[in-house]
Amino acid sequence: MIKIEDLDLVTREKLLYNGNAELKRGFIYGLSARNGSGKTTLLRTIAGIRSETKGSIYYISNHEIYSLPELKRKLFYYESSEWFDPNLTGFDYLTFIQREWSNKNACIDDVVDYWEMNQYIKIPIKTYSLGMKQRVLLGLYEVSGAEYWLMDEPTIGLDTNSIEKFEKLLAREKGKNKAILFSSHQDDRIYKVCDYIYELGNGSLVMREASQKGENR
Ligand SMILES: Nc1ncnc2c1ncn2[C@@H]1O[C@H](COP(=O)(O)OP(=O)(O)OP(=O)(O)O)[C@@H](O)[C@H]1O
Repeated sequence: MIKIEDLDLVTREKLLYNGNAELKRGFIYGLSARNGSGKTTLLRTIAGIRSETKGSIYYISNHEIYSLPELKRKLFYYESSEWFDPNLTGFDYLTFIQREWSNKNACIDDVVDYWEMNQYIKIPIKTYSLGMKQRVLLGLYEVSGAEYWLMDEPTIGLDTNSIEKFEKLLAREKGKNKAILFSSHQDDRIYKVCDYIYELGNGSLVMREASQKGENR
């Protein structure tokens, strides 16, 4: 599992004091907060692409403790479709991530079929709509094969059909013992797929069972 202890999050303002959290494999976690509360900042910090001066984030496996850099390739975070180079194709990204994450089990064709991307996956991303890019982004998580998925507003730009596919994907990956933490806007109905929800706000990070508010039913 990933464990977060006594973490402060500071940007222009202090977003979190002494935050504690755990991400266990086989569970889906939502991250809920008002705009500007620090969801993206927290995800970036867990992913290790920004650091904090106070607090620790580490990974425990078989009673051994590992630091975040050692977690490399076990975790996948691709924040936004804005990160894509518009001159490359979706297929370029899928093959690159599969290779870099050394996931020989991933079948890119299956991912392309699942997200109905056959018509466009080999043309440049600059021709894609937001929903088309977002489906590529979700496909990257699958081809990475990573155990821990951190996702920032994964349903952005998706139509109803794709949101249903996303829900099915989460259920499937949970069954494969993945740990998934994703953010969305507050009270989004997508939280119904979660086991637990972390609520970030007013400097604290509080976990509750998703069923407490009617989700996950
Ligand atoms: N690099 C930075 N430098 C200065 N301030 C930053 C930086 N990154 C984020 N912030 C500030 O930190 C706060 C939290 O930003 P963040 O993007 O994490 O919020 P969020 O909860 O993801 O927001 P949203 O729901 O709108 O996506 C905001 O006030 C933002 O302006």
